[in-house]
Amino acid sequence: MSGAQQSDGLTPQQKAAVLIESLPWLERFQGATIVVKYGGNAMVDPQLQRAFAADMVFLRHAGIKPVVVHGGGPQISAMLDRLGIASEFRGGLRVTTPEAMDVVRMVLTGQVGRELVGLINQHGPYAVGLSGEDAGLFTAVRRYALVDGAAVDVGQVGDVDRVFTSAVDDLIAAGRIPVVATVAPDANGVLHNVNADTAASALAVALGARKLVVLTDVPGLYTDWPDTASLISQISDTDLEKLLPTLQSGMVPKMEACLRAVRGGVPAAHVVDGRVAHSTLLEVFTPEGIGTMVVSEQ
Ligand SMILES: Nc1ncnc2c1ncn2[C@@H]1O[C@H](COP(=O)(O)OP(=O)(O)O)[C@@H](O)[C@H]1O
Ligand SMILES: CC(=O)N[C@@H](CCC(=O)OP(=O)(O)O)C(=O)O
Repeated sequence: MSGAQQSDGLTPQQKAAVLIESLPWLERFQGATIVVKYGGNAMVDPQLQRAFAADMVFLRHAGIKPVVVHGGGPQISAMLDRLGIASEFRGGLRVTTPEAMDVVRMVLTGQVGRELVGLINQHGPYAVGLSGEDAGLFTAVRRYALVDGAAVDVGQVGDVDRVFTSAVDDLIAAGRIPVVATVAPDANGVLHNVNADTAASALAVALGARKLVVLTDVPGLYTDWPDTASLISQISDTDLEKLLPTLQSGMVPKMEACLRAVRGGVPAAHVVDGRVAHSTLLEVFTPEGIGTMVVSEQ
C-alpha cells in the first residue's frame, strides 16, 4: 500500500510530509494569539467562507488562540442601497451620517458577524460575537479623512482610542473564538464607524498578538500598483512608511494598520489573498507563507 497514489493525488508519505512540515510552526505558535482580519472575497464566496471558518477552528485545536475582526463594507453598501440611503467613501472611509450609522451597526453586528459565528459554530460551540460596544472593548475617537492632503469631515467615523481587552481575554481563556464587529462608542457614548483593518490592528497590539493576518482580494502589496511584477513578499516598517503616501484608497487603511501593528509590538503583520482557500493556514503553517509580510526593523 505504501507509495500508492490516493484519490486526492497524494501518497501516504506525501501526506505525512505535509503534516510534519507544520511541526516547527505548531511549536512556535503554541499558546500564541493571532488576530485575523476577515474581509474581501473570503467574506462573500460561500466556499471560501466555510474554508475560513474551518481554518479558525483548526488554529484553535492546534493550540493557537485566533481572534477574528470582520469587515463588511460591501454588505453595508448593499443595505444602504436597498434602504435608499446615499453612501460615499472619502479617503478610503465611509461618510457616516447618523442614519447610515444605524445601518452600519445593524449590518455588522446583526448580519455579517452572525453569519460568521454560525459558520464557525457548525464545528462546535466556539465562536462568540461581540462589538466595540461590548464590555467597553473599544473607545472611539472621531477622525477625519485625508483627501488631497486636507482633513475632511466624514461624520461618525472613528479611530480606536482605547482598548479594554477583558471581554476578549475571558472568551479566549474559556477556549472560545471571539468574532469582533468594529462599531464603537466615543467617550460620550456616541457610536462611531471604525474601519475594520484599523480596529484589527489596535486589538492585535492590545492583546500582544504574535501575528496580524489581514485577508484581502489581491495577492499582497504591490509597490507600484497595478504592475504585477511589483508584488513584494516582505517590507520593513521604515520602507512601508515611505511607500504609504503613494498607495491608493483601499490599501491605505490596510497598510497603515500593518504599520501600526508592528510599531506597536506585533512581530509580524501579513496581507494575504483571501481568494485562496485556507490562506490563513498557508500563512501560519508553511515555511514560505503567502502574501506580504510587514516586520519592524527593530
Ligand atoms: N499598492 C497596492 N497593492 C495592492 N492592492 C492595491 C494597491 N493599491 C490599491 N489596491 C487595491 O486595494 C484593494 C484592497 O482594498 P479593499 O478593497 O479595501 O480590500 P478589503 O475589501 O479586503 O478590505 C485591492 O483589491 C486593490 O484593488
Ligand atoms: C469608516 C469605514 O469606512 N468603515 C467601514 C467598516 C467596515 C469595513 O471596514 O469593512 P471592509 O473591511 O470590508 O472594508 C465601512 O463602513 O465600510
